[in-house]
Amino acid sequence: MYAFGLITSIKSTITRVVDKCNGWLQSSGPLYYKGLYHLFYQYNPGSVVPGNKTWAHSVSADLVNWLRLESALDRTEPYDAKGCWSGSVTVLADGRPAILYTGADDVKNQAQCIAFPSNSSDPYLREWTKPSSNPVIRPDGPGLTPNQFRDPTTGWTGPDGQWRIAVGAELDGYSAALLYKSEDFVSWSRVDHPLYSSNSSTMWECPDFFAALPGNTSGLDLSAAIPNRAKHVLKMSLDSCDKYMVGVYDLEADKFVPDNVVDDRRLWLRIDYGNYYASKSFFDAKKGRRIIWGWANESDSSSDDAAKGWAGIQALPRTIWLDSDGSQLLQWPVEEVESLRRNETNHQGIELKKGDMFEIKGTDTLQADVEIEFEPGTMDEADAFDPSWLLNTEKHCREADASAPGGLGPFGLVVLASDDMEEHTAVHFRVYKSKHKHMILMCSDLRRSSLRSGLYTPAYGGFFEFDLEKEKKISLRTLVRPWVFFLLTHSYHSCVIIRQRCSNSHGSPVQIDRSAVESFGGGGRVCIMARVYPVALVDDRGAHMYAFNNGTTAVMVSQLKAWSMKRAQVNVKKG
Ligand SMILES: OC[C@H]1O[C@@](CO)(OC[C@H]2O[C@H](O[C@]3(CO)O[C@H](CO)[C@@H](O)[C@@H]3O)[C@H](O)[C@@H](O)[C@@H]2O)[C@@H](O)[C@@H]1O
Repeated sequence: MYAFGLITSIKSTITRVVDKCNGWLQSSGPLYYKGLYHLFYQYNPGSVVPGNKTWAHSVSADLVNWLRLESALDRTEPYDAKGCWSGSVTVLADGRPAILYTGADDVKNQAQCIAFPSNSSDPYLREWTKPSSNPVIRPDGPGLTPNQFRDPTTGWTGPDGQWRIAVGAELDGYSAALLYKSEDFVSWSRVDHPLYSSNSSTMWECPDFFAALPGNTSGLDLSAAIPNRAKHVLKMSLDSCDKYMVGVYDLEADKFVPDNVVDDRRLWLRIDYGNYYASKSFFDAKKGRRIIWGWANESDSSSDDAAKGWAGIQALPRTIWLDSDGSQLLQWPVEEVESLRRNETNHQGIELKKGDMFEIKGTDTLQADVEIEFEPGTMDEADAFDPSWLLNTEKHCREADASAPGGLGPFGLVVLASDDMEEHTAVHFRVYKSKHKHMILMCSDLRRSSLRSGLYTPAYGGFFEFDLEKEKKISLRTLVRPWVFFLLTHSYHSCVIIRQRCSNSHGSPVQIDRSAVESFGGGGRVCIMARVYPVALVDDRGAHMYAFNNGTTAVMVSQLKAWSMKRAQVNVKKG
């Protein structure tokens, strides 16, 4: 058995070049319009710290390769003097898109503002106009706090044909998705009750509200008629993560009613159990699916961000749908990502006994997409599940370490491993017996992901309930990904996306970045986005990648496929 090494030495060998400070980003509103995907994102020009937000704008024909355009919204008016903050885009009945965003004034009081394309026949939507009617929604009415009132959702229409949106707010000190109505999308009035509120938390940021049909991977367009058996999902960003509730939209009461009201918000379902925040979803009319897109901030120090000249990346866009019993969301990277796959490696029937490691060779381990199916020989040895673990899954992942044998698991994948395993990231499962089915723990353990000190390196984790007797196999997909959706700023545009061996204008190497490990367990039941900053691999000797089992029970890898990934073109500037 390979003992996963503890960090014994601290090295910091990354070559850093201080260049112009570029930007800090986070998604605002994705959209499909006239054959192009648009991503608008929170962007601080000239600095890598939050502040002075504008709406930067990139477009893509395939969700993989991106072109950066001029910014869509800048801080030009008194009502958005301190920032054009998050919001969303809605395609109106006449086909025109409208941006609703939060304007923060000079004291950071917030109001919702609107903008329309100056020329809506331009598929690039390059220029936007803020009408004089702004701000269109002020924090008026009982219970509101002017600096806790932001992030309007995409609009939807009710049975009366009127538009509705939700706005994240603190209402009487608690969290709420406030409900507003409008005939024309410009004049809004507050409905006397929120879409939903909860006294289990304070301010919800970036609410998202959408409908989905259980067991159907197709998405629903909220502006169209919603079938009766559809469920609704309310997503909110709080506690540094994106959580959600599944329920029904009571049209008569104009309220969201969750299927289960859980008082302890530590137990709320999560979109992602790692570094993932402020996600927004949209209906992709091209392929009839719903796509959710989130942002991952740096776990690196802000001085390193300044040295790199950028901070924050987009996670992969993910197709999102409800499982067949309508109880939880499932997610999978959009199929377009697979167009980057090269050199498939394929193995079947690998038995992993306790302590075995199988090295995956023939793949660019620094830029890879791996899919594995693990099939336990027997489930008899699975340890008993303790529901109290759900309250702190990170703590449980720290205790249930990849090298600590359990009855069934840990088994999984080790990526970005140095020759001596001093540096590596382990993504793994443990199977527990619960009252009914099995409870599967998935961890993405970053504690040994870098030999550098001062990084945030937690052991992320999430549980999912699984009928292992029926399904037999547990799947894992992990993308080791320095290559896509880092939204480059203008001064690095010539480096395309991967800054590996990329030079700045002085010809010096820019920091090598292998900073994302994004994993999908149990067919997308638990997703974990992680930022890693390995240093042992800096001289490009490559990294190792292994499938492993450290549990007492043998597991069969019934299928293992791995691909090297081609570089995407991201934020190449349009000439
Ligand atoms: O960004 C400017 C500046 O404002 C501060 C608060 O005074 O941050 C504003 C909020 O920023 C974050 O909120 C979200 C979601 O991440 O980001 C958008 C703004 O970019 C906003 O619309 C969203 O709610 C943050 O999570 C909140 O806690 C902040 O209040 C300050 O931190 C920044 O320097």
